[in-house]
Amino acid sequence: MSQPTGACPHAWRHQQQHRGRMWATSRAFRRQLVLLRSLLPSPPTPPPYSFPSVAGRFFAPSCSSPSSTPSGSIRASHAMAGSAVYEADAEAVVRRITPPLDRSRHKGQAGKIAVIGGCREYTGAPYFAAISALKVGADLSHVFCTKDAATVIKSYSPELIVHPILEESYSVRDDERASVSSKILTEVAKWLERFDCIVVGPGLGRDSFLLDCVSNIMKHARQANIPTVVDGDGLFLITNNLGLVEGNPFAILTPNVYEYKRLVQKVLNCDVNEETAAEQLTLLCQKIGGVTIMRKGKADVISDGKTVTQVSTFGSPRRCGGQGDILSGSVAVFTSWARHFIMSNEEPKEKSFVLMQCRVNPMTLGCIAGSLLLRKAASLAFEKSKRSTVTTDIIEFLGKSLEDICPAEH
Ligand SMILES: NC(=O)C1=CN([C@@H]2O[C@H](COP(=O)(O)OP(=O)(O)OC[C@H]3O[C@@H](n4cnc5c(N)ncnc54)[C@H](O)[C@@H]3O)[C@@H](O)[C@H]2O)[C@@H](O)CC1
Ligand SMILES: Nc1ncnc2c1ncn2[C@@H]1O[C@H](COP(=O)(O)OP(=O)(O)OP(=O)(O)O)[C@@H](O)[C@H]1O
Ligand SMILES: [Mg+2]
Repeated sequence: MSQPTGACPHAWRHQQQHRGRMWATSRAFRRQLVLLRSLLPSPPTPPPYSFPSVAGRFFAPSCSSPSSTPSGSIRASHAMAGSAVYEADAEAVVRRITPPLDRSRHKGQAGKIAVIGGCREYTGAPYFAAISALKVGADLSHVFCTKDAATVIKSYSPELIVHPILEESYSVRDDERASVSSKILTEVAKWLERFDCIVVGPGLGRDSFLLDCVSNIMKHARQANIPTVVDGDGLFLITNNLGLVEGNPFAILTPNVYEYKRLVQKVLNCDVNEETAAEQLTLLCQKIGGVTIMRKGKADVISDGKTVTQVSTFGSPRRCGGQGDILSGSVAVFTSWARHFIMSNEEPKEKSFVLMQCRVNPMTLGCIAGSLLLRKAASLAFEKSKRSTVTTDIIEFLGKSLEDICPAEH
């Protein structure tokens, strides 16, 4: 195609890319995509993912359907801003990784999640994340928060196990800090290795002493290879201390628009560039050292530094606070399910290879599934409550959304 004359070549390219993005997100494009999918025998580009064969006891795909073939889970949809972005077949991912409700299973096997967050200011965020984990299907959901927040969070729900063990500066004398800090770590460490995934940050606050204690908890979780979703104030913490997640393949960062901007500025030393969005996200993951990042927004765009996938199913036009918290709790559950799914289907000697070399890692699968479920629940909640839709309404629809995709059946 020839280039128009008289204009700056870059301006022309940007205009084309802008049009491309508008087109890629339009209804007409999606309709054509569905049509193309039904016509094409296989995706135009081989999907960068393959599931291992199913031999797992607890994580066999009870809910698989014809559309959930291993190779059909992620498909090239369009090129965004110069780098290939794959639109995830998120429903197929959810079906594949959601464990069956097997009668022989015991408490804990569907997931034990912990949220580290909750302080004087914020009690809603850790509650939203932790209760969402339960509503998606985890068996146990813990919250580690400050003493002030604990009673409040307990009063929201008797389902949550709440540990009032974090401290803020105002409640600790200077000469007590070292001993209090080590007591907190000892207390959390007793529990940590039981968890399949932890979420650090919803409603954590930004108190320096508290953040120091949480840094120690993160280091401990990392040594134990526990997948860690970093959200909210957890992102504030790691943006100022990248060493906490650098080189950790089990770290999942879920920044919103502002958190992403701060991360890009800190790590790449530049501003967010929408023209090269996918490349920038990939580079960001690589610079931090192989973490998985889900950039939240109109589409949730996910990268592990190798592939870029997105979920753009429409959710709701309401942007009430707390939806990111639902997402972090959901991602934690799906990540632990994806990890078990992959691990239970391989020979023990190959487990680490499969986990680390799988071209779309379990963390990415967890992000894809969590994003879809939140969006579906938000859509159903909005249908019912319209402008008055709040986060609690969305949480109430998590169960139905999962049921619609993956029925519990028996
Ligand atoms: N009910 C609750 O308890 C809730 C607590 N939350 C917690 O609140 C804490 C703070 O999270 P926030 O997402 O509010 O984070 P920030 O404190 O970074 O942002 C606060 C708000 O300021 C604005 N802002 C921030 N940076 C900006 C910029 N560069 N340009 C323009 N506007 C900007 C945005 O509107 C943003 O939502 C986190 O711990 C989070 O988990 C939220 O999850 C919402 C719900
Ligand atoms: N412009 C948008 N259009 C459609 N969906 C969006 C848009 N922005 C965000 N979302 C959806 O809302 C979810 C939460 O994203 P959001 O940016 O609100 O997170 P957050 O600011 O961290 O939320 P929280 O208030 O819980 O901290 C995302 O997963 C995304 O699916
Ligand atoms: Mg948030």
